[in-house]
Amino acid sequence: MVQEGQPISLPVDTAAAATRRAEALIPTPYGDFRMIAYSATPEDYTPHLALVHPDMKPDSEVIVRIHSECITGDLFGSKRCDCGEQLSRALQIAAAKKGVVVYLRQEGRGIGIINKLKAYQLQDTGLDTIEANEHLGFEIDARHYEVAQGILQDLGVNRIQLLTNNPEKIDAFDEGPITVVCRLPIVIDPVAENMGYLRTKELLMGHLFK
Ligand SMILES: Nc1nc2c(ncn2[C@@H]2O[C@H](COP(=O)(O)OP(=O)(O)OP(=O)(O)O)[C@@H](O)[C@H]2O)c(=O)[nH]1
Ligand SMILES: [Zn+2]
Repeated sequence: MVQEGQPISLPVDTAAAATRRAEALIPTPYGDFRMIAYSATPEDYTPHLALVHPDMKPDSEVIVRIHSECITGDLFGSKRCDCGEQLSRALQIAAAKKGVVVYLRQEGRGIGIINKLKAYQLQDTGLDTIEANEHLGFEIDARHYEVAQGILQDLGVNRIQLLTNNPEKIDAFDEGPITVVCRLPIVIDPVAENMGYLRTKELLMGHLFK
């Protein structure tokens, strides 16, 4: 069991986590996608998800968004971050360009929703997003991307145009089987509530907002 303040670790067997379990066609406001669930075990309640355009061509350079779960932003539209709007934008682009959105269950940069809420509470006392993670005893960013590469391999995709502002996500592909041909920025207009968060990402975490 995870104790408060102790780093949690993501599933070690990333190859197993990229096992295809089920799929169905999902009509969204952006267009139709094939939703494919991947997990290490058949009964996993929080499998990783791939939303694949029905006419995606694996042999082409595929536009891919690797999106980290953010229940506050993605589902409830929280303005503390840019995730919700990035997800909508990514789905829009994937629908238009026959791309793929990989939805990784690494909430809170891998520390989970409970700890992310604790981090938010600390941020409300003046800490930034990095300091809050450290105060709780976590890495600044506990995410891994091997499973995303396994999912793309399962889809037969080898060359991608990656929708991200985070250079670390590109670096994560350096040693792997998938080639990132280029980065496509995914920049959302800031609002007052996420200005500080976005500034920290730009100045201290090296995110590229253009
Ligand atoms: N620990 C923590 N996680 C956060 C915070 N705000 C957002 N997140 C999580 O951060 C993840 C998104 O990471 P970001 O750093 O916003 O963006 P990114 O995915 O690295 O980069 P992009 O590809 O450009 O979106 C999601 O899992 C969110 O739940 C925060 O203040 N603390
Ligand atoms: Zn978010």
